[in-house]
Amino acid sequence: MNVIVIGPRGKMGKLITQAAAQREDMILVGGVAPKGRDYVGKDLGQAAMLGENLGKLVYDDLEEIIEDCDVIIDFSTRETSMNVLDAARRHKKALVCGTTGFSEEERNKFVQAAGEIPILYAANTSRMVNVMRKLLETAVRLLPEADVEILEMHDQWKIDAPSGTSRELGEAMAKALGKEWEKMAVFGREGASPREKGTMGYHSLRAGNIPSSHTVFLGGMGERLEITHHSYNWECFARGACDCAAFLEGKPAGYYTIEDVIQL
Ligand SMILES: NC(=O)C1=CN([C@@H]2O[C@H](COP(=O)(O)OP(=O)(O)OC[C@H]3O[C@@H](n4cnc5c(N)ncnc54)[C@H](OP(=O)(O)O)[C@@H]3O)[C@@H](O)[C@H]2O)C=CC1
Ligand SMILES: O=C(O)C1=N[C@H](C(=O)O)C[C@H](O)C1
Repeated sequence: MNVIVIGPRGKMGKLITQAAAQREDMILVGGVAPKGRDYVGKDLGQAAMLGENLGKLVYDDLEEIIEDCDVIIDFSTRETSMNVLDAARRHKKALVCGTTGFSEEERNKFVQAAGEIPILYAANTSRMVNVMRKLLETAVRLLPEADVEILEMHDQWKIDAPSGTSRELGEAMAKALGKEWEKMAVFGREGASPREKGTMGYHSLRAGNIPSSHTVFLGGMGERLEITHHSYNWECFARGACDCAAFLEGKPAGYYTIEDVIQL
């Protein structure tokens, strides 16, 4: 597959470029950076700090290379991802988006575009996190009375909170309970007491260079169950992003999720 990476200097973009370069089923056709960056026009391998040339360049306009690709992998920012989505739609290209922090309206644009192109959206592309989701669905079904609280920890530079993963985990648990996530979610509990039964509390911690940690607490009387995932770096997400892109090869237009790729 011919692949374009958006934001190849980003934490995820670098690792996705590296992971795609190592795969035999992928050919990188270029990267796309914001205008004005000193690495625009440079070799993609140097831009992504791989320490080697890949023989492909970084552009500051997706339009320049989009026709050469089969799939775009985009882990960037909300605004950029909306523009990438528009371009993918206009050029009928497959898209993997892992950016988080979208509004409801923005999320809907991905669903609408899936009528025209293959789109895979995943707030978390780690296999283990997807196993965690399955465990949580089972746990809340077996413990419907437990108080659910979610703590997510990330690095100091993360711009959105709560994490996209914590939202997806919460939505999966709400669905398993037969409830609406929007009616359960409470963001922070400062000043609110006592705890309202049936709510799902969200807590975000930002510090240092923590790559990603999610703990779901199921609180009972005299006991609690904690299910946690820690990543030590972002490589698991980059590998998963490439698996998602490979999955889209030859797929018809439609909205796909990580559950289609990692069938559990
Ligand atoms: N789905 C998953 O499994 C995961 C999702 N994420 C999500 O991915 C997103 C990115 O995370 P992360 O890599 O840590 O963030 P970074 O800030 O490190 O990277 C964002 C990248 O986007 C680039 N960028 C910004 N504007 C544009 C533009 N107009 N055109 C092209 N590129 C642009 C930036 O370029 P420059 O470097 O030049 O500023 C930067 O390289 C976040 O939303 C995060 O939550 C993260 C990890 C895993
Ligand atoms: O920004 C990150 O780092 C991550 N973002 C994703 C999220 O918001 O859930 C996935 C993972 O937690 C890493």
